[in-house]
Amino acid sequence: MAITRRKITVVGAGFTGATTALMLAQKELGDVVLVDIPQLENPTKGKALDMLEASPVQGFDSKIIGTSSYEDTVDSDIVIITAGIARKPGMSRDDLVNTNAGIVKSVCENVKKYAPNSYVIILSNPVDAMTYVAFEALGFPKNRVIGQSGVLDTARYCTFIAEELNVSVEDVRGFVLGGHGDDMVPLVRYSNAGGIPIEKLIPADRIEAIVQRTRTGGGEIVNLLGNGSAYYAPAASLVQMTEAILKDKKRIIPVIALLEGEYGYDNLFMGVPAILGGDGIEKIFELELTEDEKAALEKSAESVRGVIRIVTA
Ligand SMILES: NC(=O)C1=CN([C@@H]2O[C@H](COP(=O)(O)OP(=O)(O)OC[C@H]3O[C@@H](n4cnc5c(N)ncnc54)[C@H](O)[C@@H]3O)[C@@H](O)[C@H]2O)C=CC1
Ligand SMILES: O=C([O-])CC(=O)C(=O)O
Repeated sequence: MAITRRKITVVGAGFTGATTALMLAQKELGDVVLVDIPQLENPTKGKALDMLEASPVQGFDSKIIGTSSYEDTVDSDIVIITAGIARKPGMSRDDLVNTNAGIVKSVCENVKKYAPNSYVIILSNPVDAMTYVAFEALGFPKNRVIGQSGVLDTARYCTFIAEELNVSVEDVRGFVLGGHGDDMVPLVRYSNAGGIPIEKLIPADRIEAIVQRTRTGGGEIVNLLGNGSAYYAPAASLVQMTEAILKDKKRIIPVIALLEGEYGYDNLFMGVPAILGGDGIEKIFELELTEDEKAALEKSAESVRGVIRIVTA
């Protein structure tokens, strides 16, 4: 049988969705179907056509179509959900919960119908709770329902560490644990530059400033943009996750996963380091935490629980 191209659906053709679609195509990870609501069908088609017309210049052969019909998404290998409203200055991600829960649920009903074997990556905020909503609506196994927060939060954290040390971002490693809110937990003890623990390279007060800036990194961009939230780094994060699955790369990256006992949490979606490969979330790593780290994680978990309580009320 002939080998066919992978099919990637991106739901929501706004800032994050459109940027993701272009980046996916530029990397030739598959053909891309960009979906938005019927009222925005023409602009969605227009964005997709504009991207496609960049392909001869940039030399990529992925197809990109825009649509409002889920029939076009049939049998997608990956579905990325960016549909929903974004926050503006003065709002928290949690303020989006009621509107976006309804949107994510309705999107997932279509995903379940048209792409029942897909791996689904959720971006819509508040993303830990939206991953829970998607999991409930899809009825897919837990390895196929994956939220994006940790790649982005870790990217911000590593950007700030590399800037502080004036070294290549390629040599900085670390990760962020917990929910995608202002009490997320950048794990300083597990962060290094060129293998050297950052605690040996950066004074404690500067590390604390980097941790705080990471926690409020989304808000920093929201305040600068004035009318929406970040999209370049979020799109890059979604592309890394998609690539890890489609190429079975077995990357170790933080993802929002259903916890069933890990870190002492049950029935909770939250960011944890995991292997992301051809079968989605293939393994969650459970690390030893200090009492302080445990307390910080519990604070973050309690925030996520609070938002999940709203969607389950
Ligand atoms: N988890 C994360 O790390 C991040 C999450 N986000 C979240 O991603 C979401 C999207 O952000 P942006 O793209 O900047 O917003 P945006 O407003 O530019 O785009 C959202 C798009 O979703 C569409 N949409 C709404 N309802 C829909 C439905 N039922 N079906 C299909 N499309 C629908 C809208 O028409 C719009 O085009 C927001 O909730 C934002 O908070 C954004 C960045 C990072
Ligand atoms: O801050 C927001 O609202 C969007 C987001 O999740 C991020 O950029 O981290």
